[in-house]
Amino acid sequence: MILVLNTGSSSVKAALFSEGLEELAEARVSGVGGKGMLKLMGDTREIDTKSHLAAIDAILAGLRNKGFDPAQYKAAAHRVVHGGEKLTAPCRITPKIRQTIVDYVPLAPLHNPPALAGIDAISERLPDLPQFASFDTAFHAHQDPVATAYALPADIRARGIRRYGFHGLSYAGLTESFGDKLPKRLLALHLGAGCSLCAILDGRSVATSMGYSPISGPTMATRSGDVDPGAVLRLAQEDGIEATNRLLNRSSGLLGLSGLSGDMRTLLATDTAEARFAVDHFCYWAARQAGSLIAAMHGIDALAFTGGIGENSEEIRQRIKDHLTWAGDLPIHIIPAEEERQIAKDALTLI
Ligand SMILES: Nc1ncnc2c1ncn2[C@@H]1O[C@H](COP(=O)(O)OP(=O)(O)O)[C@@H](O)[C@H]1O
Ligand SMILES: CC(=O)OP(=O)(O)O
Ligand SMILES: [Mg+2]
Repeated sequence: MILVLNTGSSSVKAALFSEGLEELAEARVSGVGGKGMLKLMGDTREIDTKSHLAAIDAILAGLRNKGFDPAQYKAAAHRVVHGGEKLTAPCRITPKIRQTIVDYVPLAPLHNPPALAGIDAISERLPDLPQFASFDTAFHAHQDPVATAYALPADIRARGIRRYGFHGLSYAGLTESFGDKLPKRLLALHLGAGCSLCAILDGRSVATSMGYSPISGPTMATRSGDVDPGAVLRLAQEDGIEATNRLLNRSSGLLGLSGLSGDMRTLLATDTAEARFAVDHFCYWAARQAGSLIAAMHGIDALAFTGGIGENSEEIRQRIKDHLTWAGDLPIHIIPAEEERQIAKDALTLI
């Protein structure tokens, strides 16, 4: 069995896969840092989760109770959001690789530290278990430099200031799910809490809406998407870096626009002008970003939707498609985001 961990700032998602890639169990701890909730194969209970280590202890104990003994685990495999310029393929986590992930913390201050906490928790509790990492940036690592560079001087670019792109595990899984029926020019939209779009030409990412960080691109749940850097400079000057960081990551997007919620289902069920504006904004900007990515592929043959919104909301899919009628009558594919399965698959390939 492969234990997959997707460790976020306040949550840990875990899954167990057989070596035939059958999902055997699924667990999720939310509220890490305080009173948490453990959801494990249909059961939910409150737990104390002071740290990621405590959350992972609860998951390991819960899995053991369901008959999954850690002695049967062959490996632990982690989602690491940022692999920077060096980590562009899945790999075994050695002390050197762990250090490189540490070095990339400044690139992903919200995402890489929890992944490291997950890696360290497994080292602590199951020290003999080989550990592997899959990177959200890897699927985009072979884009043309003209697509990834910001128009900045060479010494600044040498510091790693460039577009990277994220949600690569989702896009890699989506691409593979087409098998030999993969459209030549595919525009994929990952619409969950974080939202991005990816231009997939002949199975390879050629452009994507997220850049240096997962803030850029279309309107998201609580992230702003693209904001002019001039406005960001003014906010940083007037309100400080920390407040601006919180604003752009946590209180913007659908939540900021509606003043109500970052949850699409809630907004679709709310009949106020603010909720309607937030949803209009979301659909309009997803489509505006789509136009840029369609240009990067010199056209489009099909759309693929994934993520909580992309998979479940016919209304949002239709409204985005309505903004794209100029691109012709496009086939739409709906594909479940299976990041955990992709991570397990990567680890099994390495084993
Ligand atoms: N039936 C639905 N209609 C509209 N939105 C939905 C539906 N089901 C889930 N969503 C939305 O999906 C989003 C969560 O996406 P998900 O991919 O699960 O998030 P995360 O990125 O945290 O994994 C929320 O905005 C939620 O409201
Ligand atoms: C990188 C990223 O945006 O991930 P998520 O959507 O899980 O926050
Ligand atoms: Mg997600």
